[in-house]
Amino acid sequence: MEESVRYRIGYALAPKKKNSFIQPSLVNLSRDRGIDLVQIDPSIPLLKQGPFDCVLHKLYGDDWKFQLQEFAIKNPNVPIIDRPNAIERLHNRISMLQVVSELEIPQDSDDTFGIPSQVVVYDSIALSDSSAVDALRFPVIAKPLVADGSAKSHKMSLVYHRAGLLKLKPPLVLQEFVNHGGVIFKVYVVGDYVKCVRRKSLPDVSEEKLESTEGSMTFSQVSNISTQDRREKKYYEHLEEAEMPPLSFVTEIARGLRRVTVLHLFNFDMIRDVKVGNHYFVIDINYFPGYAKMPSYETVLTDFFWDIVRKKEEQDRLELDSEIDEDHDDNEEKVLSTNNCDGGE
Ligand SMILES: O=P(O)(O)O[C@@H]1[C@@H](OP(=O)(O)O)[C@H](OP(=O)(O)O)[C@H](O)[C@H](OP(=O)(O)O)[C@H]1OP(=O)(O)O
Ligand SMILES: Nc1ncnc2c1ncn2[C@@H]1O[C@H](COP(=O)(O)OP(=O)(O)O)[C@@H](O)[C@H]1O
Ligand SMILES: [Mg+2]
Ligand SMILES: [Mg+2]
Repeated sequence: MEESVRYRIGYALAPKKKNSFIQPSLVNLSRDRGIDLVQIDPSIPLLKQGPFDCVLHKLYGDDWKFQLQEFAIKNPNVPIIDRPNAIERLHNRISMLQVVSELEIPQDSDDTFGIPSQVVVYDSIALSDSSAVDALRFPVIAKPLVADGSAKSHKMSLVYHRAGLLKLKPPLVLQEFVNHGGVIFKVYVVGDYVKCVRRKSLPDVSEEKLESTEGSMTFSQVSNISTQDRREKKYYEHLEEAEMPPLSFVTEIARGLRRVTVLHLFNFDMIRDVKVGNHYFVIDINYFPGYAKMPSYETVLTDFFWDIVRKKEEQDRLELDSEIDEDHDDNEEKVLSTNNCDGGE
């Protein structure tokens, strides 16, 4: 009996990411579809591992980047999900949100989007310099400029007044806090697939609260609350009351971001301005987020893997066909030139 074709997807992930993403349910479903998920050891040259039909990764550093480059030169048809240069654009909170302004989406529907007003601050002198900060309305969120996945890069402060800025450590981005009803929309993108979910966020800041509060409040990864908290009835009620943004609107932004970033795997955080009601702000874009928290992640990811490996197979076949055609043309040319010689005077 003929053996069915099997595909190999190599993955290079940090231990925490491997534990959350490479669940038996995903491995088994992919295996049933003919796709084997194979762990890559980053301490061994990538070229010595494989063969792979695709390389999936969320690792950083020059050594890893170099390994990917070498691999890509030798295996130009093997998709690398995703290209390090494309991912790096998300590692700086300014270049990350610049992609939103590069979107060419006509804003003529009922719902509109943009990014909050923000300024980048590189040193402590600029923090006390009024001109840099004057353009902003308080409260503001101070976010580390670098968004490289470290715990430090998620540590933020909600700053109520100018005085609260003085103890901050640049480089950072000061971004206007937008009241959004305490609900954030996380939009997961997996190739062409788009899924929007609601998550808990920071509560609104009233005028009274702003007037009566001094200094700042630090926080980290508010939307990543524990399962225990999720079971709390109050939390669910609050979340489920929030109206979802229209799927067509969210999908259009997702497709646009995919085109501009050239990324396949990311999510973005969106909040809705409570004052306006139909204006949204994109506040964060994350590479290869926690997909295991997305409903039916196994099916979505397996379908994505399948599309990738089948596209590669198609590409390999086209190249083989054109090589055969070229050989055929070469042979015909040789026959012709031999005939010409034979037919010479
Ligand atoms: O760990 P998880 O599953 O909560 O996923 C994190 C994401 O949570 P989310 O899926 O958006 O709820 C998380 O998203 P947020 O920063 O919470 O918006 C990041 O994508 C995080 O990656 P990194 O630390 O920025 O490199 C993600 O962390 P890693 O899993 O990549 O370490
Ligand atoms: N401009 C903003 N207005 C209101 N809330 C915000 C704003 N920016 C961030 N937040 C809140 O802070 C959280 C963390 O900010 P985010 O930029 O998403 O950083 P991270 O990369 O750590 O997820 C968001 O999930 C949201 O709850
Ligand atoms: Mg976020
Ligand atoms: Mg983030």
